Amino acid sequence: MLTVTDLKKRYDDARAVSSVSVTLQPGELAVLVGRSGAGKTTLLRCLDGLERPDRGTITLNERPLGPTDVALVFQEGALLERKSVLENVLDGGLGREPAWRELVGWHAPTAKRQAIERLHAVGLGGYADRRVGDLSGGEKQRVGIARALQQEPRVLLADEPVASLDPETGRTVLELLAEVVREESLVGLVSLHQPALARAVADRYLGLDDGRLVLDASAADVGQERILEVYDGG
Ligand SMILES: Nc1ncnc2c1ncn2[C@@H]1O[C@H](COP(=O)(O)OP(=O)(O)OP(=O)(O)O)[C@@H](O)[C@H]1O
Repeated sequence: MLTVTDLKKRYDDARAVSSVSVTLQPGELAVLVGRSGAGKTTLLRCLDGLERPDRGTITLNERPLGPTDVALVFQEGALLERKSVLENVLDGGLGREPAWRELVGWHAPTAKRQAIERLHAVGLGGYADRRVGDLSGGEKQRVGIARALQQEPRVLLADEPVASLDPETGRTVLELLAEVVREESLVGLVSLHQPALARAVADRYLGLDDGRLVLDASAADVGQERILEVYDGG
């Protein structure tokens, strides 16, 4: 269980996240909604440790959330285009391997086996040796997901992971994210701009407006109108 208590983050004179408290359960995909500037990215960055909150605590099963607990899937995958699919996935696990391995580019055989299994799990079996730069947007995002899973996180975050994809490809990628969250019992939190896609995969909705949490409800209990209201700011 991920527990955020009274989280606050300001940038100079801008209030980005204001007194957010929320509990997220493993095996559930929560979708973060809110208009542009509502604080979604800032909340995700605080959870990933990329930003230091001004106030508040973040715990996983009652212990402070650590950097190795969390993996973040970036909008464009943040992959190295010239490297192979397998190398990109293996890079996801580097945080858990000794630094010299990174320097000489040597990965443990077990890490390679796991990376190949993960590629199969995201529907990219047989893609290991392909150059990432030659893949489609949807395939790159699948590599991004496999790379995040290689970190063996307990918490999987994604900031607008399908923004650059067409709706159908975006939906397939999101369904994959939801599936890994459920199957691996991860805490999943994804920010999305498209209400229709959000509806297709959300177990739960969190809504931000001007940094405040204005919606926290199970997807079954919240109607489309309320979600559209939060997207519009409110
Ligand atoms: N590095 C920064 N320096 C100063 N202000 C920032 C910084 N990052 C975000 N902000 C401000 O904090 C507020 C929240 O921004 P944030 O990016 O978290 O919103 P968002 O909901 O993710 O928006 P979008 O949907 O457009 O990505 C905004 O007012 C933004 O201008």
